[in-house]
Amino acid sequence: MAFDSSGGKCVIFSAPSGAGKTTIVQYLLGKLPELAFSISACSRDPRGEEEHGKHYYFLGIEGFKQKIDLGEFIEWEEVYTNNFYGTLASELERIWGAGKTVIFDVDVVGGLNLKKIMGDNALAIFVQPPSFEALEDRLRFRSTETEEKITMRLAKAQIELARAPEFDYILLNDDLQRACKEAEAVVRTFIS
Ligand SMILES: Nc1ncnc2c1ncn2[C@@H]1O[C@H](COP(=O)(O)OP(=O)(O)OP(=O)(O)O)[C@@H](O)[C@H]1O
Ligand SMILES: Nc1nc2c(ncn2[C@@H]2O[C@H](COP(=O)(O)O)[C@@H](O)[C@H]2O)c(=O)[nH]1
Repeated sequence: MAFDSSGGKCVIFSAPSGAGKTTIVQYLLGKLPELAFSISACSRDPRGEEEHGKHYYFLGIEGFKQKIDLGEFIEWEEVYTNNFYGTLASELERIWGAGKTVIFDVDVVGGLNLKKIMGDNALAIFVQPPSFEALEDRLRFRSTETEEKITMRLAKAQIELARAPEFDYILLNDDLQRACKEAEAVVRTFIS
């Protein structure tokens, strides 16, 4: 059965890995109590301080595939080889049920899929790094990925950057403070 997208609004943040979408989403969650974060499910293990049910639902590969078979995802992607991520229908029911607007932090293909599913109830924002070099520097500076994973994420970024025009809004993340303020203004207008 197709997902009923009429239950509320949503704001989608997508970008290549390292562009800064998580940083901006966290800023907005601190500023706008009308928003609630869609906690994705994923198949990878937690990193560092990450907690199950806060940053992700860490299901492992088998648990994730079980939920695919049960039809519990609105969208899911094998974002990186053997690394699955997806949006559970139950998350939207939880957030819309509480009268809030959903905010997503998803990859570019997932963001465009959600935009299609949600129609006019969605604002899809692409976070644009100032340059490819800046993206690479940010990924390295974050120090969360191995060299192999950085290479993989940068290769994917080349393809993702070309899809920016398909989004409703392109947010340049050059100076972080400026970008956060711009994001706040755009989201405030959409949810008001
Ligand atoms: N405008 C900016 N200038 C400099 N550094 C930034 C800026 N925005 C974010 N960063 C830093 O860049 C790194 C990547 O940011 P972030 O983790 O938010 O990216 P992301 O797009 O969510 O990546 P992923 O998809 O891998 O989760 C972080 O260390 C963050 O602090
Ligand atoms: N299509 C989806 N992509 C998602 C979802 N949740 C997160 N993501 C994206 O995966 C990558 C990797 O994240 P990391 O935490 O391992 O660095 C990143 O681009 C996320 O935005 C989702 O539900 N669907």
